[in-house]
Amino acid sequence: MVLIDSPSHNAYFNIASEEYLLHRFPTEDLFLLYINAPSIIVGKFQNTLAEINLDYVREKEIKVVRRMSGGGTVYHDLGNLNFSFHTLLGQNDFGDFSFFTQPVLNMLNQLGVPAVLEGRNDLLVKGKKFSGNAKLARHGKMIQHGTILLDSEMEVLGEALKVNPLKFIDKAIKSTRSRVTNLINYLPKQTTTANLKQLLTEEIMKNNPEAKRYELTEEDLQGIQNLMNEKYKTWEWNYGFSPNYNFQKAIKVPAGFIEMHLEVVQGIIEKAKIFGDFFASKPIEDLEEMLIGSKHDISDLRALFTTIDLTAFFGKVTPEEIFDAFK
Ligand SMILES: Nc1ncnc2c1ncn2[C@@H]1O[C@H](COP(=O)(O)OC(=O)CCCC[C@@H]2CCSS2)[C@@H](O)[C@H]1O
Repeated sequence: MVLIDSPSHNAYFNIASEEYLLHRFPTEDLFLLYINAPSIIVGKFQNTLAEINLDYVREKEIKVVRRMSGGGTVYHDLGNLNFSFHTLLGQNDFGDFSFFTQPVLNMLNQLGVPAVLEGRNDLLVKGKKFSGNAKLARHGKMIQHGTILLDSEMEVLGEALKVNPLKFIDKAIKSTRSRVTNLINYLPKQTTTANLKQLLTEEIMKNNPEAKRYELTEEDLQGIQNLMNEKYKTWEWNYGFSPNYNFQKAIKVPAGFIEMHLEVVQGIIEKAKIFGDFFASKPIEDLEEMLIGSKHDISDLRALFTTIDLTAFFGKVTPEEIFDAFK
């Protein structure tokens, strides 16, 4: 078994490294640890915009990254440790998560924390979740990875994942929102993610005495960076890959109300219908037409709106007021 401790806190990098390492070590078991700076990690089959509090995420500069595995959306920051097993496809793969979460439970139970596996993929302590897990099979290998909340900003976690589910109609996988807790509430206050890394690695080595540490080489770093630039940093993967959806939102503006209806395919607006009680000089159908082909993305709409006189459609409004109808 190969043991890797990521040298980076960049969520794009670490999520890309999971895919890179599948190809780099096609025939070996591997155990990877990483910690991301504030970020939201979305499941492969989810509608990103439906899972995040966009205004808050933009304001706090929280990275949003889609991962290769299915399941729901989680928040990461420097107080959250991620562990990932890459094993050869075989036994233990299609049942529950217990085989791979057992080392985490062993480590915590030895520290006196009454942590348990609950349902299929959550680790809980006293009824609250501190670890979410997901898995996937690819190229003859299995990835099973999970989070460990040690000392994360719970307020930020709550705000960043706070959404209005009524805006989106889609067939995407929805997250299962839970009550969460930090393990620091059950461990000595000075416990750090570095301590957890160390203890978890020791636990893994008990069962895999032949395990060897591996440091990513220049070539690995370059390979991961390439994959990150081609895929994991792109709007097309993080947003455009979302299942098709219909979006609806009504807002009040000084001139009256605006109700936005969008049909979005691979992140692109394919159809727009705008209702309202506004009086203006140009027919709203012209604006609906102009929206077609644009990304359902605030930066792109902002650029588009610099070329359009919105008051001709809505009377007295600012672009900011109109953006609100799109998010
Ligand atoms: N960091 C973290 N750890 C545990 N639980 C979390 C976390 N962030 C949010 N949540 C809670 O889980 C639900 C979503 O639960 P849900 O079950 O829908 O999704 C998951 O658990 C997915 C886990 C993916 C793990 C990967 C491992 C490496 S990269 S990400 C969310 O609404 C919150 O209530």
